[in-house]
Amino acid sequence: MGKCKLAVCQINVTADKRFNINNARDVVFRAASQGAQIVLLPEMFNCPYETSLFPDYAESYPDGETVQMLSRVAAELGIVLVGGSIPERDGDIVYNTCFVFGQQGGLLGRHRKMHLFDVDLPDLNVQESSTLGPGRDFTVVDAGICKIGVMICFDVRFPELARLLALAGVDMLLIPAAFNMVTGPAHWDLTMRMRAVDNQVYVAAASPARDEQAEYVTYGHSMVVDPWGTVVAQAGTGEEIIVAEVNLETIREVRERLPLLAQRRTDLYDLCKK
Ligand SMILES: NC(=O)CC(=O)C(=O)O
Repeated sequence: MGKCKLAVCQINVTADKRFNINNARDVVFRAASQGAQIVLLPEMFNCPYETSLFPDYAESYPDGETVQMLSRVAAELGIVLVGGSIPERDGDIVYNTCFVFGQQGGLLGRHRKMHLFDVDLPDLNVQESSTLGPGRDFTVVDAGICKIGVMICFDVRFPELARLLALAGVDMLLIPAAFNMVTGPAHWDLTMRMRAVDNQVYVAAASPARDEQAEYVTYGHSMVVDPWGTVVAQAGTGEEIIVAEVNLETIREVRERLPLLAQRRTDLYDLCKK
């Protein structure tokens, strides 16, 4: 069973797309210089998190400048780069998409946010579906040393998705995310830790750094949680790289001692389908 180093990059996001792309590249270089073999970026790292802006910042695969940068940097550094998310245009539809590139710069996976963040809360109204389309596919990436399941932000609130990815054999759930000042203090740690405990996998979530002047103020506090639910690394609110060791032996040990996945009563759950 192997070990690897995972870096989670909490980065500043501005209205200047070029600045965001260059800044992300520089931060990924810094993360790799700390020994990271897998690097995770935040949700909407090249674009302010404002639904009305997504179509203007959107780009297509493979020609878009952001995806080109991600592919080049992954190859140059020989890392697996889980490229946060960006607005991706495909025909008439814009998706909230995470591109994952491998050590040679090839595309290993593409996750389009499945559950769009449409909520009306006190002090927070967001309707992602006003400018985005939902993804339809589960994303499991074979990163060589481990298997990665990708979810984007609101996806993490749907335990069914994390469970399906765990049953597909992923060792870690990597989550570009952008919780806010309403939901973050209440649910960020709780949700990330629960998905780790439920499924006995590592969970890592990357947020943009907090910008108090932004229209949508992100929570920050990017984190890595181990399969026992322990927070092994956590950022504050500013730009920061956190690095954690992922040990696949820890997954095996936790599952052996507390065999949750093996003790599921699927015979009964099947009866509940009607
Ligand atoms: N931004 C999101 O997609 C989700 C979020 O902020 C939350 O679930 O809270």
